[in-house]
Amino acid sequence: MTDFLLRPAVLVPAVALVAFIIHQLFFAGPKLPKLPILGAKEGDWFPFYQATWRNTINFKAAVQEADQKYRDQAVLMPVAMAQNMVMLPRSETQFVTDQPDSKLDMHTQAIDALQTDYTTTDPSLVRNPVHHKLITTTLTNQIGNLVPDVAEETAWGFDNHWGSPTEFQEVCVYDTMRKIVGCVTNRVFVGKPKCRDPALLVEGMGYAQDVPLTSTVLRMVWKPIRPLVALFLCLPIRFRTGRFRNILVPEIKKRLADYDARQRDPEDKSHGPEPNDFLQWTIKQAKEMGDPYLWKPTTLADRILLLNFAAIHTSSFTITSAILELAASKQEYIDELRAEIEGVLAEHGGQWDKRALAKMQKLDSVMRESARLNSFVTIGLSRAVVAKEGIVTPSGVRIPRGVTVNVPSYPVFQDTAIYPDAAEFKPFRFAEQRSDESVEYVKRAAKAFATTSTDYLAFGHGRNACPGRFFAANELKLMLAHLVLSYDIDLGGERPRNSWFGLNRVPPLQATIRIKKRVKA
Ligand code: HEM
Repeated sequence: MTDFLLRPAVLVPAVALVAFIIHQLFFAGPKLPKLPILGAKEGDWFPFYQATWRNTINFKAAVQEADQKYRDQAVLMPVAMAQNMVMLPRSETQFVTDQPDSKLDMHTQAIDALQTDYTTTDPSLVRNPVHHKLITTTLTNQIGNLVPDVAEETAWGFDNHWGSPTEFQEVCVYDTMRKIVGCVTNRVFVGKPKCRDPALLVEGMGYAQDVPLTSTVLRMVWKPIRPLVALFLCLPIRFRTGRFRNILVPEIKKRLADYDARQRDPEDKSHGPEPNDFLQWTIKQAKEMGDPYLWKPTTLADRILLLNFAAIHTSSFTITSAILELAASKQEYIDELRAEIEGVLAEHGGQWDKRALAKMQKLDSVMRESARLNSFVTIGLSRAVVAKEGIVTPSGVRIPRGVTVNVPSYPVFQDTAIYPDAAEFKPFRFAEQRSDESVEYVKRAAKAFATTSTDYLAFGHGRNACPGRFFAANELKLMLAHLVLSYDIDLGGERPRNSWFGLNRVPPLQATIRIKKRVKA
């Protein structure tokens, strides 16, 4: 008998089981508040675990049930990737936004959700994200100056990936858009010609794909053995980061040498004009902060990789959805949009600039409406409770430290009381609201694509709302405008449905449309 028990095939699982039970009893996560369990059913033997399973396999139903059945109440919302999640009612969205970082912290939650201690080669860059400051300041302030670069890269990207077919031909929207978004965005991050380097784009896009996938799997791995599993699971990310560094480091070394030379002799113009892109701003920031670690070429390359992660998928999903919506909608809408873009461009001497883009309210409305209908944000404002004593919500629920709170987003976007005919794509919904002069100006202006509110969480809301949203909004509007002016598009059938991946919604990645180079009248 003893021999049998000591056999590795019996002993190893037995030890693992005992360790698991001890862990669950004594070391497993925070103690959850006593709240209804979303997804649990009467008669369940293990309501928490059965609910976890149901919520994980049908997260859409879970989000809807949370909002409908528990409209004014907080609930536990266990899913396989996150078992310590509490869904607050939508009436508490503003409460979440208003809490200081010392109580509810976005970064602690993001570090856990993306498992960045494993999925990044240098986790300190996520824990000390000095580049965020540059997004909210320099990048946002430079949008106007960057418009010509973005317009040029957009035209190059479409010429390359959509070409100039004289007859209708099929293109895969997501696959081409992520490539165009990749080069347009990297034009602003690292400049020309690096932004067109296919290898840089492959690694940047690949990283943006690997991190959510790997972190989703890692979060399902039992915590005590996670570091070990991560060693193997994150190997592809390590190799990818290495390849990305190899591509960018020579350029970074040259930039650093030029920067130092310019500092030594500002009159020496032999190094050409200083580039105006994110890499250069990061170098300047690092030098000004005086910490040599910050200007190590690999540190700088890793920051650009992190930016690719934040920008590429989000922007590619958003523009893919907008194109599919437009292609599926009435031709009159496309004609009306074209007329606006052509009219405003003519007023601006045919040149793209920030003011011209700001005037195109129908274009802005198309993007906002498409993001409302298709946003990947299904639950918003995910924040970890970090206050030692926990927090008490307005409805009186005490939530302990270590728990993650969220609020509904998808059900709000679909709510006909807030968005009449919410299931319908009404491209000019927000443009009409903005032109209603009976409404005060501030309220009308709040209907712009990049403006967030408790009813519009596509970019989050409050202090931690997406810092790149003003840049992204301008970039994507320019891309859509270029497309509408340069191509005829046709869906040739029903718009394929979005799908749910983990906690997010994604557009149909294989969907194709028919395109033809437009012959201008
Ligand atoms: C259409 C494109 C984009 C969408 C829909 C989007 C959406 C979001 C959302 C929902 C969040 C979380 C906000 C919250 O929880 O309150 C976020 C955070 C963030 N986004 Fe974006 N984003 C986009 C483009 C970009 C771009 C282009 C950049 C960089 C230039 C960027 C950089 C970031 C960063 C750094 C954060 C984390 C902010 C923080 O930690 O405080 N995003 N984004």
